[in-house]
Amino acid sequence: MAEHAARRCCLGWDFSTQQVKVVAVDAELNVFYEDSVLFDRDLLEFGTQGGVHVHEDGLTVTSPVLMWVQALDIILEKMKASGFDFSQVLALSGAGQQHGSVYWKAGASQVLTSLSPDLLLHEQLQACFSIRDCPVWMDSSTTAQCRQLEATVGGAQALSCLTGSRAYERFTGNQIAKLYQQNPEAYSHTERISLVSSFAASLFLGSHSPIDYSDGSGMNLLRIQDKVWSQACLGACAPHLEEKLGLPVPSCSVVGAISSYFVQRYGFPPGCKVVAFTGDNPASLAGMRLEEGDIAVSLGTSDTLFLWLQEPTPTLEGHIFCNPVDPQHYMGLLCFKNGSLMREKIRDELASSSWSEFSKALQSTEMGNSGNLGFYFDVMEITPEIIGRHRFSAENHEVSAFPWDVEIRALIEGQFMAKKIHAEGLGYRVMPKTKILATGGASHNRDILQVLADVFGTPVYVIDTANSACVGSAYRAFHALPPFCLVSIY
Ligand SMILES: Nc1ncnc2c1ncn2[C@@H]1O[C@H](COP(=O)(O)OP(=O)(O)O)[C@@H](O)[C@H]1O
Ligand SMILES: O=C(CO)[C@@H](O)[C@H](O)COP(=O)(O)O
Repeated sequence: MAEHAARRCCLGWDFSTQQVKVVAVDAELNVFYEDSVLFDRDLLEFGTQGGVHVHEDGLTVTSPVLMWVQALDIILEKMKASGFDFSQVLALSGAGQQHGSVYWKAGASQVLTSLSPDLLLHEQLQACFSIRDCPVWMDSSTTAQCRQLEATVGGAQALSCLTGSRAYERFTGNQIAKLYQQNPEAYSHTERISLVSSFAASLFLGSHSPIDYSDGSGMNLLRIQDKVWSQACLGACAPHLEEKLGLPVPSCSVVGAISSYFVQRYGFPPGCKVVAFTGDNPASLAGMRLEEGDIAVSLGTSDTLFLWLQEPTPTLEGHIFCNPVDPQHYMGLLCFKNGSLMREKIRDELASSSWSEFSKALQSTEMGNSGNLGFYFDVMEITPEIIGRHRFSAENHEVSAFPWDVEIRALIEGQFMAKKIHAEGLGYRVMPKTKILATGGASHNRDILQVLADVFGTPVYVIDTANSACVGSAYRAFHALPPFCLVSIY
C-alpha cells in the first residue's frame, strides 16, 4: 500500500447479501484498493448460508444485523493493517442489498454519537437493535400484508402508479407491517427504521442517516413522482411510521461528515464527507455509467435489466425507482428468474450439454426463426407470473415441439423479446444512441449476444461488473463533491 499512500480518493462500499466489499477510487477513477469480507467464510459464528438464514417456514429469510457491523470492523482493521492511508479519503458512499430493513432500539442514536475509538463497533452496538435478525430481500412471507396494502390504495396498479411497483413481499413497507403485526413490542421500542443502505451510512455518520430516494423506492412507501412518503401507505403498514423513517433525501446528498470515531481510530480527515448510501442496483447503474436510452442486461443465474428512464410508466410487472444519479429521472428494474438455468436445461436436453453445440443452432437458423416463437418458464417466473413451456408455429398454432435448432433459437429470441416488451411496458424506448451493456456468465457467448443485438436493434458491449455497486458508490461520492474539492486534488 505504501506506494499509494498519498493518493486522494473516495471509498465505495457494498453491503450485499453475501459480503461487505470496499473499493478505493482515485481522482482519475482508477480502482487502486479492493477488499471484502464474506459472511459465510469469515464470520462463521453467525452460521449463515449465502449470508442469510432461511427459517423453517421456507418463506422468512433474515440476516443478523451484528454480522454486518462486525464485517465492517474486520474490513477496516484489514485496511489499517495493510497501511491504507485513510487521511486521503475525501468522501465515501455505499450501497446495500435492496429492501432489507434494520430496527434501531430507543437510545441507539445516543450510543452512535458517543462511540469510543478504543473499541470495535460491534462491541459497542450490541444492545442497539430492537430486532437482531433483519428481514432481507429474499423474504417472501408477507403476502397478506401485500394484499392489505394494495386494497388500501385502490389496487395493485394504483399502488404501482404511486410507488413504482405493485406490492412485493420483499418490499420494506410490507416487512414493517408484518413486524408491527407480529411483534408490536419490538416495533414500539424502535426509534428508527433504516434500509441496509442507510443503516451502513449511519455507522459512518455516527447518527441516523436518511433513506435516499432511489433505495426508498423499493419500499412500496415512497411516492416516486413527488418523493415524499405516501401517507396512505404509511398508515396501511404501521402507526407512527413517518417519524421512525425520517425524511427521505436526494440520492446525491451529502448527509454529513464522518463521525469522530473513524477520525480517531482510523485517521480519516474530519472533513471526509458521507454521501447518502443507496441500493445495490441503483449503485450499479452509476457504476456501469449508464446514460439515458442505455440498457444494462445481466445474464447471470437470473436475468436482470436496468434502464435509465425519463418518463416512466409504472405497471404490474417490474419496478420503477427514482434515479440515483439524476433526481429528475428514473430507473427501471426487471428481474427474470428463468435465465441461465433455463438456457442450461435446453442446452442439456438438445445440445449435448455443450455451449458450442448450442451456438451452432443459433448460427444455422435465421433471425426471426421463420415465425416460430417459444416461451420457456420451467420455474414460476417473476415477470410475468407464469410457468410452463409454450410454442407457437408461424401459423400461430400452439405446437408441442420444435426441431432442436428451432427450439434453441425460439428460447433465446423469446427471452430477449420478453425483455424488450416488458422494458417498453415501463416506458423504455430504443433511441439512436442506445447501447446495451451485457454482463454475467452468458455474456461470454457471442451467439447469444448477437440475438440480443438483433432483437433490440442496437449494439451490445460486454462489461465486467463484478464490483459495479462498489465502484458506482465511489463514483457517486466523487459526484457529490463540490468542484473546488476536485480541483484541489491536482
Ligand atoms: N458460454 C456460455 N454461454 C451461455 N451461458 C453461459 C456460458 N458460460 C456461463 N454461462 C452461464 O452463466 C451462468 C452463471 O452466471 P454468473 O454471472 O456467473 O452467475 P451469478 O448470478 O452467480 O453471478 C451459468 O448458470 C451458465 O449457464
Ligand atoms: O431484490 C433485489 C432487487 O429488487 C436484489 O437485486 C437485491 O438488491 C440483491 O442484492 P445482492 O444479491 O446483489 O446483494
